Amino acid sequence: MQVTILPAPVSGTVTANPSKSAMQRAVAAALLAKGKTIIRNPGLSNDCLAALEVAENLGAMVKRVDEEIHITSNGVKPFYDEINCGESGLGIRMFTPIAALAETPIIINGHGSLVTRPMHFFEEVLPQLGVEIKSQDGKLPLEIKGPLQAKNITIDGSLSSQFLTGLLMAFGSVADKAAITVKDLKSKPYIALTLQLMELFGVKVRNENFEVFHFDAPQQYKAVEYTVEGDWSGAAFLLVAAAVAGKAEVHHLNTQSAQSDKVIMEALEKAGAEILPGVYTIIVQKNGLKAFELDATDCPDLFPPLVALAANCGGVTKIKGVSRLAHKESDRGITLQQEFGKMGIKIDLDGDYMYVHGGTGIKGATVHSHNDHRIAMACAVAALNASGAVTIENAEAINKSYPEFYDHLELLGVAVQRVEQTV
Ligand SMILES: O=C(O)C1=C[C@@H](OP(=O)(O)O)[C@@H](O)[C@H](O)C1
Ligand SMILES: C=C(OP(=O)(O)O)C(=O)O
Repeated sequence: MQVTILPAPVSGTVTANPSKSAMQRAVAAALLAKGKTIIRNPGLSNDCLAALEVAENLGAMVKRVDEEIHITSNGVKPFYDEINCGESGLGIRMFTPIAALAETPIIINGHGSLVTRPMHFFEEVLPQLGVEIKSQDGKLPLEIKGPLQAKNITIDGSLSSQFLTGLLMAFGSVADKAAITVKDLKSKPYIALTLQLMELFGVKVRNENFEVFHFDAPQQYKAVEYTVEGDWSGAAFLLVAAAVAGKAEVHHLNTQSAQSDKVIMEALEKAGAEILPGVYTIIVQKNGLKAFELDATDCPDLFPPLVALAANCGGVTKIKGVSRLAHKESDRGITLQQEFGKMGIKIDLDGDYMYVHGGTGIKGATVHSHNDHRIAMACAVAALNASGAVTIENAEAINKSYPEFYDHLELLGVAVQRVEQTV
């Protein structure tokens, strides 16, 4: 699909989409629990749908009942010998150790951007836990054969926190007494979210400074009723849209959430946007914006909305953590540089830093998402202040995390023209 956004002021009220990070974790915990879990405000993005299908194939019964998802499970008991995690990095890295709890051999696959993302971590770690594993040179598909045994283990957390999320969730089911020691953990708040979710489902982990995670006694996941919180990662685009082009009120955002991407508030404040935070509602209004500095190492998904913000800020914005972007849905440092370059915004990449030269004027252009949802959304937000229309190719990439995104822009008064393309 091609989407064209016409420059426009924004104004209105939107309810944040459900967090895919929270939803996917809840689906995994529901699979590991015995009984019926009820998920309210469920996410239905492609990553969430993939998680639901994986849970089904690993033995859970998944039903959509009105606005809820009901997951009935008796633990991991695979129906099939293959699961497909779609394009979800979290999905594959979380469900692989969980699938390895079964004794039967399982093939783990995905598609699109996921087939090029690194999985060599599993080959280093899973054999130490009694799991046989084969990959294609550190990439998909993975062939595994458990059962995984929870043992004391030391892992490297520098590439992604998602592998640790998977190990923590799986250990929660089978650990008697064991500890996971992590070196150089990145994206720490995502682990806080994992631990929070596990505790809600009845499994406690003793966290020693995000360096050692202790399981002190056997525990069992319990089926619960759970409401998915609003997504700071998706809402960041709406809040930036308001800061650069008008005013918006976004509901269902918890400022006390464990989600890393609530750091967008700090960036907006530094840039000079007018902010009225409530407990579950954020109002942001346009103001004179200036360049800012931010360390986004632990909230890597914020780079795209931060760049859309920085493009509108007078001066050079400096953002740390760009080396964390190489293995996302696209190599995001480079794709942001290329696509914002087409709109006349210069971005320099230097080691772990990104420099965005803002306030120089955004030009109308045709850009490409690189099949990366956050690149499509960042370009759409940049379009609001462009000198002419911005056309986004492969704009349907947003479905990975935020299928409601263009509808939400329309709710804020933006004209969005959609053209379906046949290939
Ligand atoms: O656990 C999660 O829900 C996620 C963790 C982050 O990945 P890394 O840990 O690889 O930074 C983030 O980029 C991803 O979109 C979602
Ligand atoms: C990187 C992302 O997700 P994942 O790693 O789960 O595919 C993202 O949502 O931006």
